[in-house]
Amino acid sequence: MRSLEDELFPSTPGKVKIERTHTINRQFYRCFASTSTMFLWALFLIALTASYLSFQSFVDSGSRYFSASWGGIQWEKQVRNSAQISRSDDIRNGGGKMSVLVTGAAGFVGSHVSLALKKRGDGVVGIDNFNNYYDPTLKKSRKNLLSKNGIFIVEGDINDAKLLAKLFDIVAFTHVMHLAAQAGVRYAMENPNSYIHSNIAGLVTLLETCKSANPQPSIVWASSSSVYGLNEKVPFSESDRTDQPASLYAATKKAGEEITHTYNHIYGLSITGLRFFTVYGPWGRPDMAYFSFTRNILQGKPITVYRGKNLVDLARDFTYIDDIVKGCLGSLDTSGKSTGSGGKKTGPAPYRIFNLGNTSPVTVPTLVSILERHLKMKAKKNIIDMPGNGDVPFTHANISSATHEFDYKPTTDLQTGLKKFVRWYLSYYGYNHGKPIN
Ligand SMILES: O=C(O)[C@H]1O[C@H](OP(=O)(O)OP(=O)(O)OC[C@H]2O[C@@H](n3ccc(=O)[nH]c3=O)[C@H](O)[C@@H]2O)[C@H](O)[C@@H](O)[C@H]1O
Repeated sequence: MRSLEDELFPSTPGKVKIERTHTINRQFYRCFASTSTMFLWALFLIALTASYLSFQSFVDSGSRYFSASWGGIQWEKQVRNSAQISRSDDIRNGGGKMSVLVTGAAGFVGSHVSLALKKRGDGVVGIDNFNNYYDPTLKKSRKNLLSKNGIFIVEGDINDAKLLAKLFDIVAFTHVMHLAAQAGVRYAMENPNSYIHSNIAGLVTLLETCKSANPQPSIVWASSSSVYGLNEKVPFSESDRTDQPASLYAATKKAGEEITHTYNHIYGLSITGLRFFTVYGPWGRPDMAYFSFTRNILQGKPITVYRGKNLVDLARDFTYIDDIVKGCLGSLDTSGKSTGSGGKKTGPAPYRIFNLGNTSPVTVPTLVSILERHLKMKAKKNIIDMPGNGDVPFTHANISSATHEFDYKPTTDLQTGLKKFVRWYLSYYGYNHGKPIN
């Protein structure tokens, strides 16, 4: 009988005696030395490496976007409890009560809107991917605050279609407040794809879920004042041109307006887009000028103040968070119903766009001097020409549409709003901006 050794290394006639005297090691050496066997081994190793690398990249991209775990009886219970409506006196929206899915609920605007909805008795479930565009500790703190108020935030990405479908399986959301986005005008030059991922792909995934939901929810979402781009006509009205974006951020928000229009047109989704004007306030975004200026002034570090063409100061229609929250709730309350069923439109549904601004632009140097007054410290200013990185020279909102539609009236000026912000900042970070102190 032929041994395994024979099967693997068949002897050549005439060489039998010599070969049989070799040790096993020697025979292995011969095997590897043979060109064709080496080729096969090389192929095998390449295939092994390639499959390992593709598995790693799958795990990486999966964990980057869908890192959080979700599901299970306990998790579903938390979602259901959070969506519970606790008020009974509702006469808005045709007498309907709201259970709202808030995307980006651990974000600045998302956390404030979620709390306001919960406070008046609406059901709220949040979703947020807790990415590290800015310090995720701040997002976790906002999450804790919401949790203390009975709001559950699901950790997940709006690109995760299965997760969104699951949430709609558990709760028949009447409304979606879509605030998850890649924000920031200048960061778009550093990481353009994150804008496509969240503001385009994520938006479409969410709309696909909403159009298939039964009943379809009404959607209110965050567009941006940046869609007015290089417009020079002021104040900016919703009917003004928006085809000259100055940044990729602005371009993705403008694309969002077009994309939502098609979902309204084809599937009968009720859609309201809100063009927010430089929102600021407590629990704000550390990447924004008023926030980073405060941090630097307190730490004795210089701040960079951009200046426009011909030495003209840049100006923004800074809008206080409470006024934005009122605009969001007003939009939800007047959104009207979606008309689609089983993914098909049964009649026309509302499609609206509103500016939510303060209507009184303030220059950036004035912003700095207000902060100096509240902080009782002088800023070390480094004034430079505005780099060509997506910024626009000024913004100014005309809000007559929102005022007409849901009585939108901003009431907080920059002086008052920044005072509240500074008070919050000092209570949260203390004077040195180390770790949060609460
Ligand atoms: O309304 C919007 O749609 C956008 O508002 C916000 O963008 P902006 O209005 O650009 O706010 P922000 O960065 O605070 O800069 C304020 C001013 O400070 C100037 N600025 C900024 C940084 C700096 O270091 N120096 C400086 O002078 C700067 O040139 C500017 O003049 C949101 O971030 C954005 O996500 C989007 O929502």
